[in-house]
Amino acid sequence: MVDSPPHSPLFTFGVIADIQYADIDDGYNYLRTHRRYYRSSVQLLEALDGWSRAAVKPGFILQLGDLIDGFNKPLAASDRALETVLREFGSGSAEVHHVWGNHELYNFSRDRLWGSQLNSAPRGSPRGPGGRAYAYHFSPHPGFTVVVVDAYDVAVLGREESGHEYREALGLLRRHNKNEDLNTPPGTKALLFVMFNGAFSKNQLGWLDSVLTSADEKREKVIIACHLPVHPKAADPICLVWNFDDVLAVIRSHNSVVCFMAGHDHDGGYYLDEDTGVHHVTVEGVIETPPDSNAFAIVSVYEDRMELKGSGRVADRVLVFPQHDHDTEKR
Ligand SMILES: Nc1ncnc2c1ncn2[C@@H]1O[C@H](COP(=O)(O)OP(=O)(O)O)[C@@H](O)[C@H]1O
Repeated sequence: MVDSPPHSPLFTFGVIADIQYADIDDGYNYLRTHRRYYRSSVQLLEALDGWSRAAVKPGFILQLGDLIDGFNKPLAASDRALETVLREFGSGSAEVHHVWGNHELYNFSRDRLWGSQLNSAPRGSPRGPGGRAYAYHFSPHPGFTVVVVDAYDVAVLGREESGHEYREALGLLRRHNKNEDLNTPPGTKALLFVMFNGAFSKNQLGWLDSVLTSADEKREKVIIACHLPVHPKAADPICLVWNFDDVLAVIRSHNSVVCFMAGHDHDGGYYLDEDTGVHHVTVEGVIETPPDSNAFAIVSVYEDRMELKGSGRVADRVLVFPQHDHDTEKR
């Protein structure tokens, strides 16, 4: 009897979030509920080993933001820390797509980020939507598009205090958050309106809408990568994009999106939006992962699903793609 060949994925990719490396002793999060392993977080890039041992090597890695910790900034260690982590990434062969998180903006100006290795948009491409958002898309395989989006397009973080972008973001934040310390969440509603979050501008929403329209027309499947989650059931609400509902409305008006991947909430999270069939995956943060554990995943993509194989704190999941009318017509 001839064995049938194992069913191979179309392609695979690696995912990792919130490494937040700093060469400092362990500490805690703001509420002192979770230990943070700043120094050993870089060792957890043994993810690279896991990825290289995979039967089908990942075509790319999605680094979901907060690569180095904000504590590097006052220590004047930002460049050194970034080099340390990027050196680790450099030892792997897959290209890395970097998402920008709040800690990128604690360490570097946006201008610096645009000119750094953390800008993984295709070389020479102009700045993203509105000439200001770090957002781009690429096709890892025919029929699939990955969209990297910028949750800090409208934000106080990363904007010059003298500029109109800063004033626009501060005005929005103050309308929803009356606290003097804008990192302190407002009352029970609008918890997400804190300085360490941000929003999508109208320009970026319009751009996302047009990318998804084109993907719909080509019947492609789209994976969106963002630092901040957008579904209130996929993460602690304090972690969401300020205008998460606008982003969800754009996603819901298209058939092409199959998965939204985010970081920021170090406890991770998952929710299947029943209305659309879109999987919202929030990946557990490396920074709050003890050195004897791990937090990364390899995702194998098939025609009808993605199989996420987690390591350490990241759970395995089978993410079946939503079925739309045109899918059944095709068959
Ligand atoms: N509940 C809170 N009240 C006030 N400040 C907070 C609160 N949570 C976080 N912060 C502050 O906001 C900033 C970002 O919080 P942090 O937990 O460090 O974010 P991250 O999870 O991205 O590392 C830090 O300066 C932190 O001290």
